[in-house]
Amino acid sequence: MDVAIIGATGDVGRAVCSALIERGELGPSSRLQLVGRAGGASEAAVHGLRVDLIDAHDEKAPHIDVATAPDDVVADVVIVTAGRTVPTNTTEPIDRNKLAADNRVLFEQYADALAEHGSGHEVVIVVSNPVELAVDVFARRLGRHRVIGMGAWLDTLRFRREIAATLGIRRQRVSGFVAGQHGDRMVPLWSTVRLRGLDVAERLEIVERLRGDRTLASFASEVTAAKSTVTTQADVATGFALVDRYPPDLQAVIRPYLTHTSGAKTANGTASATVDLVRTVLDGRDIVIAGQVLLDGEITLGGQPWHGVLGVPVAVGPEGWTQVMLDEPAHDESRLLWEVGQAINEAIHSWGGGR
Ligand SMILES: NC(=O)c1ccc[n+]([C@@H]2O[C@H](COP(=O)([O-])OP(=O)(O)OC[C@H]3O[C@@H](n4cnc5c(N)ncnc54)[C@H](O)[C@@H]3O)[C@@H](O)[C@H]2O)c1
Repeated sequence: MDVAIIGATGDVGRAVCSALIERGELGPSSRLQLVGRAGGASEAAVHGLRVDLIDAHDEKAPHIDVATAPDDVVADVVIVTAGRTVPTNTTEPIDRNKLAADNRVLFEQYADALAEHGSGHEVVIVVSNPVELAVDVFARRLGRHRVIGMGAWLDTLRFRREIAATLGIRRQRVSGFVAGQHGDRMVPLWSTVRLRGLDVAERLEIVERLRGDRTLASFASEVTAAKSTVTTQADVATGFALVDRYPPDLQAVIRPYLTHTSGAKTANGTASATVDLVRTVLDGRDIVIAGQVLLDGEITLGGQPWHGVLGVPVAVGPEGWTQVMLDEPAHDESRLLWEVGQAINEAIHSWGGGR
């Protein structure tokens, strides 16, 4: 199997390259294509990165080559990590409009090139933000089922980890999904949480204890308040200590936010979740993950079949995602999913997507 990484020399792109090789997802018979931008700093840096990766991994490394034009991207799995990111040195609200305006052209260039020159079978995993816009652009050109945004999977892994850490158990014992929009407007699906080894009554009792007396109706305002609290502490260490006091769904939003604004960014966690997704695609079996996908009536929200990009649990296999795996969300979950879905559709429309 061959993998291409668009934006390979960026922080996330580099971390994905290393994780793919170190975790053995791409052996010596596979090909890794590093894609940079002609005329940009990455045009030269992709060549250097190629040599550095071979230097580091030697006999373990796949065949590595470089491309600097969208038309030259060729792979079974294409990972999109290129583009501008949210600045790390600000605690101002994220300007997603600016991010969208900057990155839309890039998304369109690569999606158009893949539609014209690709094999017609590539699976595209989107990391770049706004992930919902990128999924919309690629899905409308390549086909909905071949395009998956990894933001909801990253949010899901964070949610599971926060639950596990609060209970003092390993993350592998926790399942359950996060849906909605990547980041602040994620929708933690508490109704899907399962704890291996516990019966229904035990699990319900623990979930109730973890959530406290809250529903998702207050989630958005809790996120805003928590962000403001942790970023106005005297130092980052105090901010991180405060995060530990929040319930797991809030921790899953606030901890990565503080990590990004600390200047460290979240490249390693993002890369690890991305490589999980690549492994799922290469594995050949259908496995349920969460991802941002372009829906065409697969779920009902607000009494209507839903159309538009939304993070949901999906079964993923070698051809991309096959079906949505969300049976009966709780009332507050459907309500928030509907609100978030509306907001995403409006944003994508205003950014020139949706067609
Ligand atoms: N989905 C997530 O969970 C998540 C997490 C972290 C970052 N991100 C997103 O991933 C993207 C990259 O983040 P980063 O921190 O690695 O940024 P970065 O600035 O370190 O890297 C971006 C890379 O994209 C390259 N690039 C720009 N235009 C290009 C083009 N036309 N063709 C090829 N390469 C091009 C740049 O040269 C640079 O190497 C951002 O959009 C960011 O918001 C997403």
